[in-house]
Amino acid sequence: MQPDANQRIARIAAHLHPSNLQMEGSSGLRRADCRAKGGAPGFKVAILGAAGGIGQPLALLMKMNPLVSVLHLYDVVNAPGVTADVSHMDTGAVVRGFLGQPQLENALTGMDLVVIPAGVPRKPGMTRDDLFKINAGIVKTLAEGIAKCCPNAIVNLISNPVNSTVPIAAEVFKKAGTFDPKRLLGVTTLDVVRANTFVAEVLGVDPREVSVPVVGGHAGVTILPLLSQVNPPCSFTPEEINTLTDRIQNGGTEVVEAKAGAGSATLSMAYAAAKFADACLRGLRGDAGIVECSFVTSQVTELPFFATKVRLGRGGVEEIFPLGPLNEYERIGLEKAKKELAGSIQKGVSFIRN
Ligand SMILES: NC(=O)C1=CN([C@@H]2O[C@H](COP(=O)(O)OP(=O)(O)OC[C@H]3O[C@@H](n4cnc5c(N)ncnc54)[C@H](O)[C@@H]3O)[C@@H](O)[C@H]2O)C=CC1
Ligand SMILES: O=C([O-])CC(=O)C(=O)O
Repeated sequence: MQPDANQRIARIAAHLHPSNLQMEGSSGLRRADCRAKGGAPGFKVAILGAAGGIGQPLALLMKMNPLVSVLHLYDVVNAPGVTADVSHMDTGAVVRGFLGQPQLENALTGMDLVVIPAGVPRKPGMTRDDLFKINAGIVKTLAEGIAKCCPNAIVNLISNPVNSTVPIAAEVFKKAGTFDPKRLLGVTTLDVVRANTFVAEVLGVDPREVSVPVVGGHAGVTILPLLSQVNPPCSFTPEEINTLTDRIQNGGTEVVEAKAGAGSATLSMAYAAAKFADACLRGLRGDAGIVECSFVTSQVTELPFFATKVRLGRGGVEEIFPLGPLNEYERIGLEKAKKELAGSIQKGVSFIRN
C-alpha cells in the first residue's frame, strides 16, 4: 500500500535533519526500520570507526553491496556527517549513524557482520606494534560491546596490530562466554591484494587473474607470501622471490612513507575490507567455495592464531586449509614469522588476562 501524502511529507522532513542519526525511540529509527522492512532482504552490517580514513570509503563500498540491507556507521567523531553523505546514495541499504560510546550498543544490536577499522594508524618510523598502546584498549571496548549486543555476529578485525588485536578480541569474548573461533577473523586481505598486484606486475598479466596465498600474520616478517603456490602456476628467479617477498612484507610501510605523516593505507584497505566482508556475507548466504586468507584461531601450526586460506560459510570459518608444500625459502620464512607472531599473540592475550 502507498503511504498517504502526510506520511510521505513526514518522511522527507525527517530526512532533512542533517545527521540522520538514529536516537533510541526517535521517529528516525522507526522510519529506517520501515524502509528496511520494505527493502530487499539482506544482512545487517556495522562499521566501527566509520568516519576514519578506511571507514569512509569502506562505508561507501558497503552501501554499494547488494547483500547489505542495513548499514550502521559508528564512530566517536563525525559519524553524523558520514552517515548523511553515504545515505544519499541511491542503493538499497538503509544507513544509520551512531556517535560516541553511549550509542555503541544501538549500533551493534542485531548485526550479522561487524567490521572494525577503529584506531590510530602508523606514522613514518613506527611499527604496527607501536599502535598497541592505544588500539588495544579501543578494540577491547568494542569487543565488549559485541559480546553484549551481537555475540553471534561475524567480526572482521582490521585495527592494528592485527597479530595482537585478534587475540585481544578472542580473550574478551572468552571472558564474556561468547567466544566462537569461527566468527572472529583478522583481516589480512590487503596482503593478498598487494601480492596479487606485485606478482602480476612481474608476470606482465592482469592482477585479477593471479591468486597468491599469504599466510602467517599481518606485520613485517609475519606476512609470508607463498610464491611457490601462486595460481596459475608460475616460477620466479631467486632475485624475483627476494624482491617480491620484501615488497609484499613492507607494502604497508611503502604507503606510510609515501603519505609522509598523513596516515597509512586507507583506499586499498577499504577495497580489501569490502572484498573480504563481501566474501563473509556470501558465505553467510550459503554460497559454496568461498575461500580467503584470514588470521584466525588455528591448529595449522603450534600457535593459537595463524593466517591461512579458510573456507567461509554460514557459520563463519567452516574449514581451515593446511599450509601445503613449502620450499626451503618459505620454511625459513615460516620459522621467522612464527617467532615474531608468538610474542605478538602473547602480548594481546596478556593485555586482557593480566
Ligand atoms: N589490517 C590491515 O590490513 C590494515 C589495518 N589498518 C589499521 O586500521 C586502523 C584505522 O586506520 P585509518 O582508518 O587509516 O585511521 P583513521 O585515524 O583515519 O581512522 C580511525 C577512526 O577510528 C575512530 N576511532 C577511534 N577510537 C574509536 C573508538 N573507541 N570507537 C570507534 N571509533 C574509534 C577515529 O575517530 C577515526 O575516525 C589503524 O589501526 C590502522 O593501522 C590500516 C591499513 C591496513
Ligand atoms: O602499514 C600499516 O600501518 C597499515 C597496514 O597494516 C597496511 O597497510 O598493511
